Amino acid sequence: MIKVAIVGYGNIGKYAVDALRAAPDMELAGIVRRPGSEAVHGIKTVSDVEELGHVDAALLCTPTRSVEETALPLLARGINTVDSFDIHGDIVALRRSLGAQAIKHDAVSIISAGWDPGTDSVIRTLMLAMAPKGITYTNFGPGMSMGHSVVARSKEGVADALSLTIPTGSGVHRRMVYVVLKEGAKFSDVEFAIKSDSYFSHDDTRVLQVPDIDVLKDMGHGVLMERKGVSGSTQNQMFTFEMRINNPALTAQVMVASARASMKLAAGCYTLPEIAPMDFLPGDREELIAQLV
Ligand SMILES: NC(=O)C1=CN([C@@H]2O[C@H](COP(=O)(O)OP(=O)(O)OC[C@H]3O[C@@H](n4cnc5c(N)ncnc54)[C@H](OP(=O)(O)O)[C@@H]3O)[C@@H](O)[C@H]2O)C=CC1
Ligand SMILES: N[C@@H](CCCC(=O)C(=O)O)C(=O)O
Repeated sequence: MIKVAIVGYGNIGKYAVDALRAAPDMELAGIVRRPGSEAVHGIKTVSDVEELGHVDAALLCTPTRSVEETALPLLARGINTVDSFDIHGDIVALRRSLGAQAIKHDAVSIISAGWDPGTDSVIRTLMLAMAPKGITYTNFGPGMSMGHSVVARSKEGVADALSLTIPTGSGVHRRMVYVVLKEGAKFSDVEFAIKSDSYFSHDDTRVLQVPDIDVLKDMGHGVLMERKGVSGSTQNQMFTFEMRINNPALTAQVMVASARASMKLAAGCYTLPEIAPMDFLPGDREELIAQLV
């Protein structure tokens, strides 16, 4: 059995427990939480992964901006790491950093193992192979972006936040950010902090103050990817991929599958398009080929 630790018991972390329990070849070693966080009922809860004994892989269900600092010490212990880092422009740099550490300590790091970046990245890669010339539009939502909501929540003066992604067509999005303010916080300061953050600054972002987030929260999301292009000299090849999902549940499932894949890879750092799809699956390779190919 593959022994897996969950680091961070937030939205993704909670769904990761569910996905791990459903995996036939994995065992939840425990949950690593920040000091001062309460124990999770029925699951070994620690503040340092060392307290869990042997761990093969750790799912980093932490904020994207804390992934690198969280992954480096785990890789130094020879523990494989899986994260859902989603700052697209920084993925190459993260891959270099965690790749050097993984190789140094004979470990594997799989980064950006969510759905976007993640499984959508695999599909975009295949669409490009199928029609090398052309344009792909990735249209998210409407739905809750966990990453954008995490960033909005992190701003000073914000008690809670929800960021909805609204597709406006051809890969362009509007961000609708709902915030509950802490006592004494100034809305204009919060609005400026959110709109100037690089998660939001490139999009049409609207910030609205509300009394309560829970009454608005629906962690559903989705994507519509469309490519129109050319195979060889044949024009007008059109591909569509669409899904409507529970965002954290799918992210957690992809991370669990990636932990499985990490046990089959040579030391280093990988994004999902670099990994053989069958590495994500349990079971005998030839049986999978007979079933899927
Ligand atoms: N690639 C993709 O497709 C996707 C990527 N994501 C990424 O997943 C990340 C996590 O999302 P989500 O689970 O909703 O986030 P949450 O805020 O719900 O959970 C994050 C957890 O990490 C722990 N943590 C560690 N350090 C910090 C810190 N500095 N500040 C706050 N929490 C910290 C906390 O757990 P504890 O209290 O137990 O320590 C916290 O509950 C997002 O940043 C997002 O970018 C999400 C969805 C899809
Ligand atoms: N990384 C996203 C998942 C993809 C959707 C997205 O990027 C968006 O809604 O902006 C998230 O954190 O929820």
